[in-house]
Amino acid sequence: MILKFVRFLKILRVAVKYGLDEIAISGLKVPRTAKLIDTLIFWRDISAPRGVRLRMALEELGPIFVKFGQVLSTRRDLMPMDIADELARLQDRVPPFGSDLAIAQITKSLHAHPDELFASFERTPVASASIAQVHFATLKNGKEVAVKVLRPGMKKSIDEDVALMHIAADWIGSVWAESKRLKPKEVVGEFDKYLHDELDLMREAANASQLRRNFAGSNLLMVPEMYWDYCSSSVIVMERMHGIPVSQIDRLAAEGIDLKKLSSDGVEIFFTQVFRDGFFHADMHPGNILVSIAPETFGRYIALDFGIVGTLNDFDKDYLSQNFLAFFRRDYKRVAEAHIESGWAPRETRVDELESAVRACCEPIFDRPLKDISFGQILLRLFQTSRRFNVEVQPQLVLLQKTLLNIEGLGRQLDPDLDLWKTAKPYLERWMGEQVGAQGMVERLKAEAPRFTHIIPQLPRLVHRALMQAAEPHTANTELLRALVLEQRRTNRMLALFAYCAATAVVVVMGVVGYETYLRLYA
Ligand SMILES: Nc1ncnc2c1ncn2[C@@H]1O[C@H](COP(=O)(O)OP(=O)(O)OP(=O)(O)O)[C@@H](O)[C@H]1O
Repeated sequence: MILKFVRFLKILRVAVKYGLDEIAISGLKVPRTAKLIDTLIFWRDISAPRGVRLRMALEELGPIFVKFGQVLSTRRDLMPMDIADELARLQDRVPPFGSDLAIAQITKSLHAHPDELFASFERTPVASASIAQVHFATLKNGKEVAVKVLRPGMKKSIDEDVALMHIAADWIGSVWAESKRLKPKEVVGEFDKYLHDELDLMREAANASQLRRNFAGSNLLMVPEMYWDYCSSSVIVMERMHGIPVSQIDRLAAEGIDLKKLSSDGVEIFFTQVFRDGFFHADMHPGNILVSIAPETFGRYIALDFGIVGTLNDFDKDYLSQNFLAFFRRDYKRVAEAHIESGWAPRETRVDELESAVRACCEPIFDRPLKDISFGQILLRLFQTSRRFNVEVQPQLVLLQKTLLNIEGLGRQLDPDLDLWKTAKPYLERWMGEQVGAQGMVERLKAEAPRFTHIIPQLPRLVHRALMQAAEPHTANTELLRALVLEQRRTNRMLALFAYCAATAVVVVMGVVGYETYLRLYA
């Protein structure tokens, strides 16, 4: 309790030192004399821009707050640009934890000392971050592995710091007018979930395994294999990958990698993850991407660090493809309609008002060649505009927008002439084609077919039961009961009629599908 109080006082002291209270009232005009008095009382220099001060405060408060700032920097739909830019510069600068602690963590989690588990284990970590660090090792069968170990004691300190963040968010939410837009409570809630997800390395291993399965047989992307016998929630062991970090462009070029191809491959991988799988790696910073130069996998991407992934359902994919396609046709009316039809914007929203807001924010983007247009920027502008119309932007789409910006940045670094639209358009059009029209219907019927095999045999029994219920005599004593019985019979008749029609429709549709499949196979 006392420790918590001391921690709270430290947070308060740092907040005052960097003038975070002044950031909170930055919308208001504060007289110069008040500023002078403020400086005299608190004896602080708050002349640096607000973003810089916030960044320095978070750095002083330690790794969990640094992580919080990094997460906040990706919420450009909520944060003012100057603050988001500054927070994006936050870096984990934590010293590695001692190898004795790493060994103790491995021994506790995997019930054996690293010297028993591995043929060799490198005591010095290859990388260290706030949540975990990585050591290289070799399995007894000779396979080279990377061992990711959770920083000991993380859960306790995260729980304590996040509890204080919740208190602060509640307080800010009640005193700060801006908080209605910035939603501090929701932001801290999301961060809490994100950190606790990161604390479970099994989740990361499962994400890696899913991504590896999705790209099995691909000659574009490699994902390390997880060695499940050596995985727990605080230690994971995976295949060690060899490659050059994608940020070392000169080295890649010197090795003879085709940078143009690498650039468009990156975009292709991303759109495949989004539109084919609905499952994407959402932590695509250059430190997590290598490029293989081994002869048999030359030029392939290697993905690492699967702590953050995004998932998209068909609804999200529809939203993205409809909006992007309408955008590139500059059909802002369609963008507005799509938002209202899908229920994203409230029903009562006026199409023309939303249309003109979207036009105002997006038209300037098109004042440049198509190849220079940023998909990430378009989405960001769209989210910012939508917010004004009470559209709740879904976290998975914010994650996607952030990843898109990373992919675009990376792609353009590799190839300044990268035409993102040209690479992405076929994916969007294919998705739309699969959703609408005859092919879409056949695909969906095929997906539903296994369920029909259960439902169809039950139909006669269900129909019979419905009819029997309709025909059963009822002894109703009161008027009310009689009325209820009549109503029930009417419903039963409707149900029976509906069941007959549905059964007929299903049989007809199955016939058509069967006939079409027959034609495809044998015609
Ligand atoms: N399978 C692997 N093969 C080779 N090197 C690896 C592997 N996994 C991790 N590494 C090395 O360890 C570094 C950190 O790994 P990872 O990004 O997974 O850890 P992290 O704690 O999440 O770090 P950060 O938060 O900085 O992204 C990578 O940049 C890479 O150099």
